[in-house]
Amino acid sequence: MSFDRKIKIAPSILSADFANFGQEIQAIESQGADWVHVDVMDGHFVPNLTFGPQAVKAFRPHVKTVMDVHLMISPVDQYIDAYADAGADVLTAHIEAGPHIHRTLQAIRAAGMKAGVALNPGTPAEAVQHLLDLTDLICVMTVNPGFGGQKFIDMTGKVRQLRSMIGDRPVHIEIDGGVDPKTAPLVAEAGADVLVAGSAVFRGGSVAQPEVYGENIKAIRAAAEGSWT
Ligand SMILES: O=C(CO)[C@@H](O)[C@H](O)COP(=O)(O)O
Repeated sequence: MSFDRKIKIAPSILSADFANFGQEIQAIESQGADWVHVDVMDGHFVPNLTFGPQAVKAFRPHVKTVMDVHLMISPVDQYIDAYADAGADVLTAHIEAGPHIHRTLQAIRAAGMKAGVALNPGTPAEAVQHLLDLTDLICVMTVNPGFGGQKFIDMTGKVRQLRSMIGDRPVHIEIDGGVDPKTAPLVAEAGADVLVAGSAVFRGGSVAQPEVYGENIKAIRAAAEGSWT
């Protein structure tokens, strides 16, 4: 997985047809998705439950791009090897999930994955100051985590601050929550390069009508790139 700062659209399969993940993943990738975003929720750190490592392992053979796994679970460390075995390319843990995010990021890299750290809307950019050299991706939550389809919370100031803190390090800034063609330019202009979108990609489409996914992805990308400098 090489580093670049081009805009990448990462559809969240939280908005896909849960009875049909293999075909849904193939459909979004054939329609231009750059990464596939998998939301892991434990019913404890967030008030919703989704996939464990076995489900993620079953997605793996269908993902030809990058499998970007976002852990909304606490604790994290005892599951890192299971998600490595499941085939995650990027594994992101929340700074709020505790207890030792520094150790968690080291363990994710030691297990052979790219290490991501996610920040809830209430967590300031400064919280990652001492993690920048251990991190491949910072996920800025623009909703409180747990559910798809929520309203975008403006975090552009935080994104700008992070981009300046990152300097020339090869660190992605990912935005997660409420990304659509209206909000994508705001975060792209502020310095984000990975845009997670669930409802705005899957809305109106299906595996029988994958071209709708393609139009939705294209609209988000065009909006984001229009403001890219
Ligand atoms: O992690 C989460 C929610 O906790 C996200 O990945 C959402 O699934 C994004 O969904 P939309 O806001 O784009 O519908």
